[in-house]
Amino acid sequence: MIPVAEALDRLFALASPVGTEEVGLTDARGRVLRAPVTATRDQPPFAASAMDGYAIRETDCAAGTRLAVIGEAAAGHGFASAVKPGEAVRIFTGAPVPEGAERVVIQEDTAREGDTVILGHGISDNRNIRPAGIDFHAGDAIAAPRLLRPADIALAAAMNAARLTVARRPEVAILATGDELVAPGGEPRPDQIIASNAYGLAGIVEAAGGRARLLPIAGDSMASLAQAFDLARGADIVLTVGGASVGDHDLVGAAAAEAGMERAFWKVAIRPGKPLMAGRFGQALLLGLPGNPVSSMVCAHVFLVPLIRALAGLPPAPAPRRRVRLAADLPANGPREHYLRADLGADGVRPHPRQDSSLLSVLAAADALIVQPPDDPARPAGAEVEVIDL
Ligand SMILES: Nc1nc2c(c(=O)[nH]1)N[C@H]1C(S)=C(S)[C@@H](COP(=O)(O)OP(=O)(O)OC[C@H]3O[C@@H](n4cnc5c(N)ncnc54)[C@H](O)[C@@H]3O)O[C@H]1N2
Ligand code: MOO
Repeated sequence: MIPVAEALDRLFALASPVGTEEVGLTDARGRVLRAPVTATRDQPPFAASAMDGYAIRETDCAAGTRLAVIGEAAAGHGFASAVKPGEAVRIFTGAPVPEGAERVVIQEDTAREGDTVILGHGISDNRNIRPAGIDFHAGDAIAAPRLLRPADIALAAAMNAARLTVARRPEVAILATGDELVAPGGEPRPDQIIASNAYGLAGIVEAAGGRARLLPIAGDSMASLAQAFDLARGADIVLTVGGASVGDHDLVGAAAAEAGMERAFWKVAIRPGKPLMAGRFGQALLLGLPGNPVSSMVCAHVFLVPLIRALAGLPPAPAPRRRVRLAADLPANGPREHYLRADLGADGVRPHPRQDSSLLSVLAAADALIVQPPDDPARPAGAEVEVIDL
């Protein structure tokens, strides 16, 4: 058994970034930007009014001053000439501030009489003008690589980029194995169960920015597994589920080796998920998850998501953790790093009383995984622990 951090490092060592493609802005969310986006103009491109009011010269700014309103500036419709002493231009938020004007007095601080505006008392010190380039200047860039969030996409759009160079979505071929498995909606024999893992894993893959490809369920035989590995060709990651342990019918390691996998590791000090394996598999990577449903999903959060992100070109990094107070006592841990299914509440994080790795109902109800280091002593309610949000 190797520690979780070492297993992750060995995985990252196998990962090299996939190629890129261009996408439109509406397809860019959650993708990894791979080429910088550079602004082609300042934003705003002109000094812009921040308020609705009157654009005036600074020397005219005194209570009771009467100014001639000589025209109007609206967003998208600038005022063509200058504001001179004794003059004002009616102006609206987002409009270019006319030449000569040094301040916008908000309309609430004025009175209007025909073509004259009268400045009131208590005009604020705020000039209400956004200088050109206050947001960004031509030549400013969004650096790559970067996981694109909605605000990044809006920023790229503001920079006048219509298409972005992003990582191709890493393809993950998901291979569930086991003679006991029948696809959902099928007709299982009394000694069979419904295959669930691949569907949860596909959701994790897609949410992480990958593309999931579900392969047909493979039986517990070398021939069936060989055939399945054949079908996995072309994927960036071959993700097997089940058959990873030491039983007579756990053949994934042997079948993968026969199909050309060079093993990087097998067995990690993690609970759940101990029989995890990984290796190079031709042009692809193979990640072999244990079959217990919770083990497979926990290992996907801990290993697969960071791997997909690294393949997309982000700097290798483990799943983000944060510190939260315990709302209940946490028993001492054994020799494996424990990822406990837990509920988050106003009083902190509470480990679920049942932690068996077969309990999908518990995982589905959980908000977070508490990460308890190997051989950690018991922790009382109120102590801080690290969690991964689900
Ligand atoms: N003698 C030992 N036995 C086991 C050990 C060990 O160290 N020594 N480790 C245990 C641990 S820990 C785990 S985790 C499991 C994992 O074993 P496998 O990866 O070989 O998984 P399977 O035996 O194929 O399946 C385990 C369990 O999960 C069900 N399963 C499998 N695939 C799916 C699926 N796609 N959807 C839903 N459920 C699935 C399967 O029916 C089994 O019940 O090994 C322990 N044993
Ligand atoms: O590590 Mo296994 O995943 O305990 O159930």
